Amino acid sequence: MDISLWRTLDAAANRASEGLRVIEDFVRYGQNDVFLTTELKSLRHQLDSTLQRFDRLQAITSRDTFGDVGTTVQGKLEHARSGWSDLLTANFKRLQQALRSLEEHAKLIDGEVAANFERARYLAYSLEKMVMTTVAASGVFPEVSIYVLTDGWADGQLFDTFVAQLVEAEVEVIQLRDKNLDDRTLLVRAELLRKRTAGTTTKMILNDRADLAKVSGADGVHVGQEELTVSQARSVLGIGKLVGVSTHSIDQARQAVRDGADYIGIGPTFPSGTKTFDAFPGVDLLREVAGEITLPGFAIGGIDLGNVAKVSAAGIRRVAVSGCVSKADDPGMVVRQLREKCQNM
Ligand SMILES: Cc1ncc(COP(=O)(O)OP(=O)(O)O)c(N)n1
Ligand SMILES: Cc1ncsc1CCOP(=O)(O)O
Ligand SMILES: [Mg+2]
Repeated sequence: MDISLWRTLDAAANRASEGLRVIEDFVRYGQNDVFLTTELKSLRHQLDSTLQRFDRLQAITSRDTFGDVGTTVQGKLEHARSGWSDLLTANFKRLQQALRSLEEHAKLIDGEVAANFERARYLAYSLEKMVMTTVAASGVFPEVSIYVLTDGWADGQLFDTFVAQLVEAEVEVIQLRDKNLDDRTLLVRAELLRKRTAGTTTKMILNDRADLAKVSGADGVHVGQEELTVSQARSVLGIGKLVGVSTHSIDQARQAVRDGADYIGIGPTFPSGTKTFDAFPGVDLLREVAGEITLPGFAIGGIDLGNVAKVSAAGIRRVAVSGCVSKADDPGMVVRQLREKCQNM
């Protein structure tokens, strides 16, 4: 084989491994994300085993760092990164470009190896989506966040009064979840909610209905395991909107990260007065998710002031509640007390 081909493969292999390491270090030490670290590690191992099909010694022998014209040709911004997003993007690009170079050059030697590099490149694209979404979403939902689900109440006035109290208490998220109202009435409630939350820090989410979320200008939609997928919901809503998904097992939580969800609901945690369930993954699931996933996760199901300490003790300090707030004489006070209890863990 031509020495220049060895030299190219050696340089591209180093570039791919280095880019991958930078990203892995970021999610491992910067984010403490076990799941993303594991996914990146598995790409690294896949890459290593493909590279082993080449004779490493031949590649290293062909190396000529001082004779590399590229070492003196540097982009203006090579030594500057404006933030984590820039840093990650630059290294994902480095990784993907190096994989493409490996793939194209490997075609001259071994089609099977070239196909392996192609698979690695596709994996790198989906890892980019997972890492970027997870890190961005962590900035959208504060580490302690209270998320309230509400139905449309008996009339618009009652609904508006309730929502106004939550916004006043600076609740992080309000989800409109009403399975009984007709679409037009639901949309009128959604518009009331939009008016109350516009220009505040409270995000507005619609349950199930990506179409109504779009029409009402909501910040996002929440979907369940049997409803629209994350990518279908996103294609209805458009970019820049939030898509949350319910998870009832660690595998579903991992899949939500792979799908690029902005947050997950985790539960049901305790028996709920709002919805009935046959099974409860409970605090064990919360602990499991908290141990490996940093995509924002909201514990849900039967949470109130009396048991929220068990949720925070499991490592989850974002909670989604309905009954304990909607039945309270002072909903805003309950929101503040829930927040305080999560903060004090
Ligand atoms: C934040 C949050 N988590 C979970 C759910 C439940 O969604 P789903 O499983 O689709 O059930 P329904 O709410 O549609 O009955 C949720 N709504 N919000
Ligand atoms: C919609 C939903 N999904 C899981 S639990 C739940 C209801 C949460 O309400 P509550 O806090 O009253 O149990
Ligand atoms: Mg649903």
